[in-house]
Amino acid sequence: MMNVSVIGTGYVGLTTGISLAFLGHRVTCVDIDERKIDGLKAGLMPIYEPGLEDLLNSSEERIRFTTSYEAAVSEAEVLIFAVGTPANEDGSPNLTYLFGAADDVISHLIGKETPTVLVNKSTVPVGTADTIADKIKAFGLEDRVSIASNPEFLRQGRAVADTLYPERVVVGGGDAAVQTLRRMYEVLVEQRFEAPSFAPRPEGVEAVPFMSVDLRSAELAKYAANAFLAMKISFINEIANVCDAVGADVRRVADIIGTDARIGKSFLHAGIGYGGSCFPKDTRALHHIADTNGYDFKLLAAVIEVNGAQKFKLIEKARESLGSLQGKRIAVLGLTFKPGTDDIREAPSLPIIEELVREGAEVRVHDPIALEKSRPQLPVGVQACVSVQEALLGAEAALLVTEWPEYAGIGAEQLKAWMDRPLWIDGRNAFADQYGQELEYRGVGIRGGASRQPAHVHP
Ligand SMILES: NC(=O)C1=CN([C@@H]2O[C@H](COP(=O)(O)OP(=O)(O)OC[C@H]3O[C@@H](n4cnc5c(N)ncnc54)[C@H](O)[C@@H]3O)[C@@H](O)[C@H]2O)C=CC1
Ligand SMILES: O=C(O)[C@H]1O[C@H](OP(=O)(O)OP(=O)(O)OC[C@H]2O[C@@H](n3ccc(=O)[nH]c3=O)[C@H](O)[C@@H]2O)[C@H](O)[C@@H](O)[C@@H]1O
Repeated sequence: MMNVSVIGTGYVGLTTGISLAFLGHRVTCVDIDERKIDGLKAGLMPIYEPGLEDLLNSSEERIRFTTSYEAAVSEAEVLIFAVGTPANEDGSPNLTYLFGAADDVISHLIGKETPTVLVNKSTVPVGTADTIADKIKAFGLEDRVSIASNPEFLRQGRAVADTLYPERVVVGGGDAAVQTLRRMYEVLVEQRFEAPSFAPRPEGVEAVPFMSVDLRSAELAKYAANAFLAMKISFINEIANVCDAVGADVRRVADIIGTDARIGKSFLHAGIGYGGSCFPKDTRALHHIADTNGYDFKLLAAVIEVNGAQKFKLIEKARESLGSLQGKRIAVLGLTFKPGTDDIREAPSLPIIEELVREGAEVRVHDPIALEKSRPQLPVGVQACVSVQEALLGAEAALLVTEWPEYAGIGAEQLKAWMDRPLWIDGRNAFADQYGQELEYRGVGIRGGASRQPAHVHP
């Protein structure tokens, strides 16, 4: 058991803190947002993350929430930064929160006798840990305080499982810091804990690779991972656009190329592109980092450009079917950047809605989780509907932006009864099996109606 503090209780910090408490550590979670901390003290989760509340309930006696740095710093052997690093106008990451937190922590470390490892989990430009090391040195604390980088690879909506069963734990830093973190992660790395019923251990997971590298490689690896995944998505979206042009089916193409283990099946789901708080910001950040270091990362620029345009394919398809959108009632289904989360940061829904409004459409939107949260960001005149029926009633097209499973359950007959024209434009190619034959269905890279034919594998 170790004393660990986590600075920042967002998606990453809260999941990390609760998971470390679940694994047996005594954890202090700090945030400057008093409302968040008051809520957490009262048992209210500030984010929607399946299983996280259950995990907290299994670890409650080992975790506390506070706004006090004093409490967080004094006893902690490991102090993890997990504050936001949003993009600046020019694409560079804004490090104000991180450096603000580091300065506060370091000021509280003066006079502390026992060693402390500061760990950065936020996604940051290469060299950020070195800057924090310089701050530590400036206060003469380098004998007792060290810095490590521990990039995070969890996905929102699957944060608990990704944290308990990660594909690797990456630590950058000197030997002593790496050893301390190996100890902190021991139970996780060796998978020596009883898997909770709400997050069962995936088959075959017996141990987690613990990879230690130098600070800079750890920092860059995080951006490289996200940029590669974003590249796969933009690549398959380009193939989808070619499929539309030549009359092929991108799902079948993805099935076929995905069986090549060198390519892999995942992240080949074509549609309207990636959103969220990370891929858009991290691809721009890596491009900016390369640029400011004198390297023109052309491939990444193309990945970003393709993704920027892809969301508007949905509107092109609506125009192809309906002609002018002026005065047409259109339902937009799903506002979050993907299902299973309440996060609308950089979600394709918002630019799509803005464009529909600009073209004069009468827009009604629905989301099962994020409707209230989205209201302030919706353009004037857009109707936010609490029921999916209200959104679809009298609509001439439904634009599927987020593939919430509940939309599959509506049923073709119901859709035909509710909508003026049962035109289903599927931005995620998610409901071809349910609606491909029954409705006027259009996917991305699925020319015309969707075929029911998966690739047939002959024995
Ligand atoms: N959201 C995700 O799925 C993933 C995020 N990351 C990275 O992790 C970092 C955190 O991301 P999220 O958890 O999504 O951010 P978030 O925006 O959900 O949470 C950040 C939290 O930090 C708090 N905070 C800001 N300044 C603070 C300070 N000085 N002291 C204490 N608390 C402070 C904020 O009040 C907020 O609660 C980012 O760098 C992100 O790129 C990495 C992997 C996955
Ligand atoms: O750095 C981060 O914050 C995280 O970013 C992503 O996680 P996340 O943004 O939660 O969501 P993903 O499931 O990766 O999806 C991102 C976007 O890509 C889209 N996507 C994903 C896969 C695909 O095949 N096609 C596709 O369009 C999704 O709809 C979504 O909009 C990464 O998957 C995580 O490993 C990483 O830690």
